[in-house]
Amino acid sequence: MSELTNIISVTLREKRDVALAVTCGFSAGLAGVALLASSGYLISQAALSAQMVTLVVLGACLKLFGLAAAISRYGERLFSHRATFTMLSHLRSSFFDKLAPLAPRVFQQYRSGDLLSRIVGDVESLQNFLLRVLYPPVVLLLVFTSTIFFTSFFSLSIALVLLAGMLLTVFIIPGFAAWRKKKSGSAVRESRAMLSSEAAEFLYGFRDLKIYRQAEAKERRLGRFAEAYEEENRKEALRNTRNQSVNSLAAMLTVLAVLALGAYFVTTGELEGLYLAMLVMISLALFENIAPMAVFPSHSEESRKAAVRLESITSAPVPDTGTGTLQPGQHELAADHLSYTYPEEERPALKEVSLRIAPGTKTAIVGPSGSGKSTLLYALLGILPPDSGAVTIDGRPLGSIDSESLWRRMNVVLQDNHFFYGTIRSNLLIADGEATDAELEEALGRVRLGAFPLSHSVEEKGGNLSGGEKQRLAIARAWLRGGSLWLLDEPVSSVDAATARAIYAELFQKWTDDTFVIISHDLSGLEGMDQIIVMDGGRVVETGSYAELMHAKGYFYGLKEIEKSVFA
Ligand SMILES: Nc1ncnc2c1ncn2[C@@H]1O[C@H](COP(=O)(O)OP(=O)(O)OP(=O)(O)O)[C@@H](O)[C@H]1O
Repeated sequence: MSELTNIISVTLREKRDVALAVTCGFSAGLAGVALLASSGYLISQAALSAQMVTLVVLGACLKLFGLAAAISRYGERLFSHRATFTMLSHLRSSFFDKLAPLAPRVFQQYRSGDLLSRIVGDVESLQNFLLRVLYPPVVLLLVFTSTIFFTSFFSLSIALVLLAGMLLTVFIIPGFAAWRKKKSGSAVRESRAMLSSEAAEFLYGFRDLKIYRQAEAKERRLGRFAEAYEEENRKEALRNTRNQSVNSLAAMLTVLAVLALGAYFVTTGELEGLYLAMLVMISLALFENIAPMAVFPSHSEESRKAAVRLESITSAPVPDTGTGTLQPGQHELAADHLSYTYPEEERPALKEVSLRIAPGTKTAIVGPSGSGKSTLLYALLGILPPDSGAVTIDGRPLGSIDSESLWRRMNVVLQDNHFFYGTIRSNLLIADGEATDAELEEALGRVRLGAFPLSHSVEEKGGNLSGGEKQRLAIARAWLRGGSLWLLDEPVSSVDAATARAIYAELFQKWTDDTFVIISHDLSGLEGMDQIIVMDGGRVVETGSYAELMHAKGYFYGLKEIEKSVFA
């Protein structure tokens, strides 16, 4: 139950609706019992005494109870569903609040389909928590105890039979079924997550699967996951039906026991015959209410699992986020003995990296593929908290600054930029929602994308743009951002050399005072950089200006020589 503590506290935030739902559920259950009780009594009265006044009063009671039952049931549905939907919206927002500081690390730990299945499916399945787990036993307990109390005035033995029936159908049978379900470990959620992960991979990788002729095999695999999911659902439905049958059987046996015992007491004179039909009708009406308990075991276990799966994502320690702000202007960025190893990896991606990027300078970070350049950039951005060492900005630890404030000063282009389904305009406006069309067009022109109208449609992930166009659109987005610290990871690697040079020229001419950190494979055109940091195997192996590095004839010089011989 401890896994559900958070869900219970979120649910109980809607105290008023939950209390109203329970009250209405209670009065609907009671009115239903009273309706059948008075009809049973009416039948007996009609058969045994047939006094006109009594019959008229009972007839009126029937109408009254019928109306009360219908209104209360409506109120119960209204308030319980309203509480559920509000609870779901609280749950989603509190989940996203917890998830946001964990990104992007969380994306490395979970497959996207699995994450989606948790965010959508597990949150969605918790809608049953209030409706089918928390609230039915409470309402049933209230209806049963009140009715048993009423029955005890006519026959204590019959009241005890009803009590035994209640214990059996509300607690013992559903509790046992829930315990068995927990032990057997049904896997509906897990199989849904697997199916979702496989489907996401199939869709994302469809083109490559086709090229490598693996689409059919992957499709068959997807089919197997779909079948497994279906099978789990089928088993679940079977279990629910079985629970329902066992519970209904116990209820019917209780009603029969009430009838038999009542009839016996009538013969012994312990019970007036006038009340027999009423007591039987009461027990029938009472046990009609237990239907929701058939699905209690599956929903209680599924809610518990959903809560555990959600909790497993958000229980990771949240990196400290500072509250400090960063004022506009130029900033000095520095790293001091940074080391970082990706989760589940043995080899460190960064080893004791130290560097200093002076305000208003241009720095290039170069090195062979896999040498740790992008990882260093993530650390400088504060996305990856280093295992040891520190990143500082103007001498202040990055962690002490509010990330929103930090990123407002940064214009970032990563290797893998996301483009949203929409238009060029909507994709540019995420950088500056206030920008006018003229400003957007200017940014497009600077990155040599002037031929694209702002209304040009952009498919999901920029599917209808070339690699170079996507990179240029990302630079245009950074252009509009208005920060003074540019962090660019291979921003023009897919752009032809002439256009790439023209874009760099635009950037350096327009933003002369800004600080640039550019990761590049391309060793040409670095003469104008103030500093070149050379990385290899996660370490900084050389630092200096172009002239200094060429003069030192070290690692960088070696790379230039290789480049020369390759293109010679
Ligand atoms: N998400 C990740 N999980 C585990 N290991 C990773 C992850 N991302 C990168 N690595 C590893 O960390 C090392 C450094 O990677 P990084 O992307 O920083 O190199 P890079 O110099 O930017 O490479 P490239 O020039 O090819 O982009 C590599 O060995 C890589 O395999």
